[in-house]
Amino acid sequence: MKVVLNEEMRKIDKTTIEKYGIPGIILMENAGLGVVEEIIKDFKRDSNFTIICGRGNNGGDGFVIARHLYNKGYNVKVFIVGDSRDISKDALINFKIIQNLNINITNILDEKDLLKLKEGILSSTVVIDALFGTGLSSEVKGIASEVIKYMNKYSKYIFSVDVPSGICGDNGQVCSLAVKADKTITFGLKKCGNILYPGAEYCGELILKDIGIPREVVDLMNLKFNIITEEIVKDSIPIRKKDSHKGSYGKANVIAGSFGMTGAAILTCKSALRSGLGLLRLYIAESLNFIIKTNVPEAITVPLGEIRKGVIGINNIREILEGTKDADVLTIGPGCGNTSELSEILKRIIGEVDKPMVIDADGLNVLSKNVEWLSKKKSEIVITPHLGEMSRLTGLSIEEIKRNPIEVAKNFAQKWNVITVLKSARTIIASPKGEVFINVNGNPGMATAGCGDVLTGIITGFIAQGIEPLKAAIISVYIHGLTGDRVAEKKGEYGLVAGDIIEKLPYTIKDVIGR
Ligand SMILES: NC(=O)C1=CN([C@@H]2O[C@H](COP(=O)(O)OP(=O)(O)OC[C@H]3O[C@@H](n4cnc5c(N)ncnc54)[C@H](O)[C@@H]3O)[C@@H](O)[C@H]2O)[C@@H](O)CC1
Ligand SMILES: [K+]
Repeated sequence: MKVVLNEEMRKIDKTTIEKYGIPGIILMENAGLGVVEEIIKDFKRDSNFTIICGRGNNGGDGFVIARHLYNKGYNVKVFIVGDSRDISKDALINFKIIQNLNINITNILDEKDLLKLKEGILSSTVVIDALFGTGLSSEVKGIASEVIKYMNKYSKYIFSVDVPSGICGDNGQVCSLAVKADKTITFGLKKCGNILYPGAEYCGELILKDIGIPREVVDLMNLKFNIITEEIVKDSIPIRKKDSHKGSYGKANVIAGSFGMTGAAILTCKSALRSGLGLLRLYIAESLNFIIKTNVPEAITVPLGEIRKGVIGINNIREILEGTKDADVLTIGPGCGNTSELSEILKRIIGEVDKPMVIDADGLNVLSKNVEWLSKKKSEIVITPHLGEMSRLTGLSIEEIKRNPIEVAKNFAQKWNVITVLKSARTIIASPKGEVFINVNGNPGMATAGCGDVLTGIITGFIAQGIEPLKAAIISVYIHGLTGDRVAEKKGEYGLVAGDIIEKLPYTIKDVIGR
């Protein structure tokens, strides 16, 4: 499912109006009707409505909503924030209609008008927030910010029109303050700000309404941002043939685990195997071999001589490189330790291995000191940083990344030509070609140690099975999140641990692909 930036939505509206001759006023009518359709599902005829409108087209949608609710016999009050002489073109047509209908309209120009607003809100069952949509252009200040405070403080139930006012449609950031809606009805396509946090939380329940934008217009735009859906995932996992053997499902080589961190290796290996992988080889310090063998008997281990207790060194590089010749993927990083030994190994691997690679955790920590190694890579690489790791890789603060995760992931993917999986509450996958895939499942219960290792294992397993790395990353992130949600459904979010996701993984895959 496509998702858009404000500017893209404006272009879509403009093309619809100018190229296809569908007047903006019709789109506005459809938008308003879409909201009314949702309202009447939830609220009976004795409900009272306060509709708070800005002077742009978002306010115009509000005027349409006011008219239809009034015609249906609901009690409606409209408040306009700012001078009504500045109302924009299409909105003005609808404003004049509600004037002609003698609907109760109040102007909010300054603080002295706020008392009327407070009374209006307190006497209403529902408040409709049609103050700002995709046209919000800066921080909210002055009287508008007071109006938003009043909405949040005194409303019983808020419907936001398109985007909660005060939320930036591009990145979901709060522009100093924003409306906390119970439901948001967005039009045509979901906006990034509806999906990314904190915007997603401010939306409450999000509903997408068709407003009559021709399909051709959307196709023409060549939109690059997507929400991951089950359809994308379902169609990408290959069918297992009856006449097959373990070689048919790929070989994965994994470098993970060190003294004190064998758990990361175990979780990575187990989840790779649970995702349908044929054969897994783990390169591990010899003193840790026994722990792995007893915990993941299905893994083949390659015990390596150690430099220090439980840490392998560059002296093993020949064996590691040799082993990649018949492998389909090489994964490096989980639980390896942020050591100079790993750094040396990673440098050689990036420069010499021509098989797809997954770099995670300590692999990223050592890479962050030498990102330029990526320019020497011989293969497709997937990196899976969480916000802290992305901060180290880019030199940006975590706050900066959170403010614009799509841009940060996209820029990194394009600059270094790597598939970038930026993990957070909304994991973002960016490709070197500028495509972006946003994952919307998963839950806070998954914010625990080990869940990242599980994701790395799943990606490893799917790449080994022959799925191209970008697709493998997309599928894995979705299935990982969905499995976490299924675990949380039964166990709740508090007791969820990474191992639970591994246990449930086969069932999720079975249900998603339907076999
Ligand atoms: N033809 C179209 O473009 C359509 C637009 N639609 C609606 O129109 C919205 C976009 O309309 P607009 O582009 O007119 O923009 P908005 O109505 O979202 O906002 C623009 C208005 O807000 C004011 N404003 C912006 N930032 C401000 C700030 N920080 N503080 C105070 N005032 C501020 C501007 O001066 C202007 O009056 C969409 O979100 C959607 O709800 C729908 O009606 C469908 C069709
Ligand atoms: K709004």
